[in-house]
Amino acid sequence: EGPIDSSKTPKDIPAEPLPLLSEFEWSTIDVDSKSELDEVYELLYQHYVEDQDATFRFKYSHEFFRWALKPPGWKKDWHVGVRVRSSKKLVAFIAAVPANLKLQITGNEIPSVEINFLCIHKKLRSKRLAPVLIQEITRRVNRENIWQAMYTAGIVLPSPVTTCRYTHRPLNWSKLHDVGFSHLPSDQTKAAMVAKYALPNSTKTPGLRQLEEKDLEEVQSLLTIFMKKFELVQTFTLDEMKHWFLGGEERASVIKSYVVEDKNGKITDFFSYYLLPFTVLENSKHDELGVAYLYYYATDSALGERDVYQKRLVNLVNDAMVTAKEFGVDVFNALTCQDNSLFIKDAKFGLGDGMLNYYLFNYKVKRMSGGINATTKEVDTEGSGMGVVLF
Ligand SMILES: Cc1c(C(=O)c2nccn2C)oc2cccc(OCCCNCc3cccnc3)c12
Repeated sequence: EGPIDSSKTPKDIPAEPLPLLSEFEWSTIDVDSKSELDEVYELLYQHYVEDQDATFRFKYSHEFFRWALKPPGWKKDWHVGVRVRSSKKLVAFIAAVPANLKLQITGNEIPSVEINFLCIHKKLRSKRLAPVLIQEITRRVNRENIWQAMYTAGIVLPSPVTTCRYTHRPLNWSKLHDVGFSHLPSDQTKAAMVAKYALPNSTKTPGLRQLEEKDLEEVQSLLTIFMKKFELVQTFTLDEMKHWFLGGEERASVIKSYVVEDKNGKITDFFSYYLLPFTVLENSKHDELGVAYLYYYATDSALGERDVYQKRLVNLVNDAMVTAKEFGVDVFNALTCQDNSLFIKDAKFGLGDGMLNYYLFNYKVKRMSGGINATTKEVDTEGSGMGVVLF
């Protein structure tokens, strides 16, 4: 394992942006500007692909973008837009945010960025703009002496580090059925499906409460110990813990984090999820779908008996979903990364048809498990090697 090309330094990198077709111009986006965020929202709302049958569109909020795009160490220069020179219309976007990755096997820390939100106006597809956007953001990141990047994509590109599968746990089955996301099996009644997915109104784990700033150091060490079981992980400074799990200075409401405090005042478990609703297109009964995505979690039960650990995970994710109901979540999403494959079945997650490939740019690493059987694509209950959760 290791960097593929480690020969360059920032001064070898051009100071000027890459050439663009003359009708376009580069435009760095100021995410602190409401009007510029509106433009990014509009572009992604109309042209960001995630759902094949175009029934749903991500319903970003300004708060979501500020949370996702402004973690500690963020750079304005890494929020890259392309405008039509004449009309100034925003027609493409790509973003990078700093992330510390670590290969557990070698202990190698990999200062990286996570690339996200690559979006090109539908009318400008197959103009070879995507490679130019990727090369330009690479240039801007290299100028800051960072040479590795992680990104995910539904499409298969050369050598994914791993492949994970979408899974979904209905919280409001009848609404998911109304919008055409969940289907009624021929041998079931609607009442039976609603009953199958019913959850208690209150959480079960004693000592469960929302994460507070005073918990951050303890959660940081719980998370660090827990993540030793994965091959590729993200490490967090305290500032990054505060941003990603408490929503940073503005306490973004898109991230929800909880801890379990035992009777001796010790934090034994932690979980988090982020909220990113969908707009439902062309539906008479509903125009929005509440969606939660499982984010990072940790439990000290991972060090003990496997079946105790597995039951703990099921209880934690069930409690996570009970808390998510109060935020209007209709479906709770998880990938098969981390040890999610240990709870997916018992917590009644269904396998989706979406697959997510993880890629590492300029770093050679052997392929790792994505929590699914490579041939059957079924969930394998051995967990995965992928400890990193990208949005
Ligand atoms: C997307 C997504 C969906 C859906 O498309 C979906 N769920 C319910 C109905 N639908 C149509 O289901 C998932 C399950 C696991 C992980 C996921 O996504 C993992 C990657 C997250 N990308 C979301 C994102 C975050 C930040 C910026 N842009 C996109 C998803």
